[in-house]
Amino acid sequence: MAPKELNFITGNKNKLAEVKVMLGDVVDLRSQALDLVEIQGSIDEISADKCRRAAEAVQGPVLVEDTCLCFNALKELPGPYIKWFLEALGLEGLNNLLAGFSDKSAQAVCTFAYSAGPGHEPIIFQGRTDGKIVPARGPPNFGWDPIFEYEGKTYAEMDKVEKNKISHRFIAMEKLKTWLQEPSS
Ligand SMILES: O=c1nc[nH]c2c1ncn2[C@H]1C[C@H](O)[C@@H](COP(=O)(O)OP(=O)(O)OP(=O)(O)O)O1
Ligand SMILES: [Mg+2]
Repeated sequence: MAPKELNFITGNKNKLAEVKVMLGDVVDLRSQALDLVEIQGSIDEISADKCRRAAEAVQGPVLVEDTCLCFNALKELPGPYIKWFLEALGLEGLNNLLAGFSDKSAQAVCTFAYSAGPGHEPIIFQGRTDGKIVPARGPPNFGWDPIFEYEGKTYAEMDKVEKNKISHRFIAMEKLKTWLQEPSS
């Protein structure tokens, strides 16, 4: 059954801010900042494992989110490892990874995972936005926003309202909200 309250476990303030706005008053949102261990594997495996670890850590129900940036020319890498690639290479370095390819297309993927608590299998909600990787444009406020272009504008060039209408996180959030609002049986 869908919960009335969510405890969103994330170490990322920008994610938390976007999720707060998108959820509105659908449920009460609490949050704890924990830096969870993230395994290697498929996107769904990583998100489910992160969710189980979060539920163990807080001994209760949890929501987690994992974001991937998948370059099509690189067979979807860096994907779930984008955080470490961004930290090591920066925005310019991420562009340079695609220097030898004419295909600059990429997908931003957001995966929410909810668990009712330790021992409860996580439920997954995923959203994808197609875009392309471009030299940085717009304020560098949030991760790789300046290099991900969607229909002529980078995420960083959009205001929050605009980004939140088309983003990978918005699409995943619509699925999560539908589930949260299903009448309980
Ligand atoms: O909409 C976004 N626009 C631009 N950049 C973004 C976005 N969403 C996540 N990001 C960055 C943050 C991190 O460098 C990587 C995802 O890694 P990811 O493990 O999901 O995030 P995180 O470690 O910062 O927070 P958490 O504690 O929830 O795992 O992409
Ligand atoms: Mg993380």
